[in-house]
Amino acid sequence: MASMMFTDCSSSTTSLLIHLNRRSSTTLLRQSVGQLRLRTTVSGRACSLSIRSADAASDKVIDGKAVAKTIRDEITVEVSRMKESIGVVPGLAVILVGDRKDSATYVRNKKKACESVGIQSFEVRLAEDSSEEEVMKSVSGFNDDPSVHGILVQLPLPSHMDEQNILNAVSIEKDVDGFHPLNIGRLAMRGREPLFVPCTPKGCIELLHRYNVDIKGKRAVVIGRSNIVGMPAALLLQREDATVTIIHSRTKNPEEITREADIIISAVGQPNMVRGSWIKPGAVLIDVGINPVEDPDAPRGYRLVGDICYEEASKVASAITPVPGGVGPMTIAMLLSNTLTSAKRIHNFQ
Ligand SMILES: NC(=O)C1=CN([C@@H]2O[C@H](COP(=O)(O)OP(=O)(O)OC[C@H]3O[C@@H](n4cnc5c(N)ncnc54)[C@H](OP(=O)(O)O)[C@@H]3O)[C@@H](O)[C@H]2O)C=CC1
Ligand SMILES: Nc1nc(=O)c2c([nH]1)NC[C@@H]1CN(c3ccc(C(=O)N[C@@H](CCC(=O)O)C(=O)O)cc3)C=[N+]21
Repeated sequence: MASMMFTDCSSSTTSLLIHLNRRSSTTLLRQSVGQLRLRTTVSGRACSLSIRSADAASDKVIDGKAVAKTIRDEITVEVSRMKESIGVVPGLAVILVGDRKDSATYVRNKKKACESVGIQSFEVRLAEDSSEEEVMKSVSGFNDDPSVHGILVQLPLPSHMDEQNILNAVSIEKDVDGFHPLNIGRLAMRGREPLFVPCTPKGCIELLHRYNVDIKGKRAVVIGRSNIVGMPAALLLQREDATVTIIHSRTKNPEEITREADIIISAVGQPNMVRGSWIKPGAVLIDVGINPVEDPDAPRGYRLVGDICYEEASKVASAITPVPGGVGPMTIAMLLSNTLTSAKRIHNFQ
């Protein structure tokens, strides 16, 4: 885990907040109300239970986990149709360098997801102190391997490696992450089509589509401008005819800009940065942020929160993705989808 933060978006909420001794009263409350949200404080000693009617809260949730499952089911059907028709099984290769725990978890989840839809997975693990040449060798091995249709180099790479060099080496036909500069360049140009669109931004737009959110002519704000999320998310929204503004770390008064937005995609990496007061009533919120915050009561000792203060924002927005269970599962579903698309293209299978 890169960093662990203590944070909380202190609530100026209209929902009923009850401060209580956690273990004694949770069960009782769970029995008496439809839906609870449990929020631990920084100290970990007390907690707040925010109680509201199940309908008001759940109506707004953009359920990425459920949509991802639907997409995986669609992919499963296509993978077996392809196997039966032409005897080809799509293959995804992942290269993991170093021993970051979060990266290892993502890679494990990707492998499980591949298995669940019938995609063959390949994996190379290299030590933190490996050389760039060793990574390059793995990349070119997979470039030449006909049973591999997608290659993913897990980021971040160790700092002694040149990320650009390595990403450039991935064959553009197998660039299922969509990080090759030629793919990004095509995404940015009118009238051009990339072979692959980066998975996380693609997953965000897919959620908007599947929840029938109008994008054309709307004001969209993307917070963050990274190569892997913010920048391609802004390009995609623009391709969908939104009017797009990008906020980054040097932007002054970001909250004034977000208050104008009909759609916000946040990819910052700052827990609970976007507060309820930043949001226009009725806006649609897509929270890409995955931030670990310490929680002694969680099984892993931490829990994940987004960039958006869910407690506050869900009261103002018309729809919002949760963390976890929002964009994360969609990223993996889009990776599987890109791998299937790649195998179909390589084998000219419709
Ligand atoms: N759900 C998913 O599938 C995925 C989730 N993530 C998560 O998304 C988040 C962002 O990831 P990533 O794009 O890789 O991160 P980066 O660190 O590469 O980029 C963060 C961006 O946020 C901007 N930023 C940082 N602080 C502020 C601030 N206070 N106000 C406004 N902008 C700010 C930075 O601005 P500047 O450019 O000026 O430095 C930068 O553009 C992380 O939490 C990550 O874990 C990432 C990938 C997939
Ligand atoms: N080459 C490359 N491609 C990536 O797409 C890529 C990467 N490198 N490096 C790291 C980021 C991060 N990322 C996530 C994927 C899934 C979840 C995910 O499934 N999250 C679950 C929670 C998982 C948990 O509980 O730990 C959720 O949000 O519900 C999160 C984050 C892909 N990334």
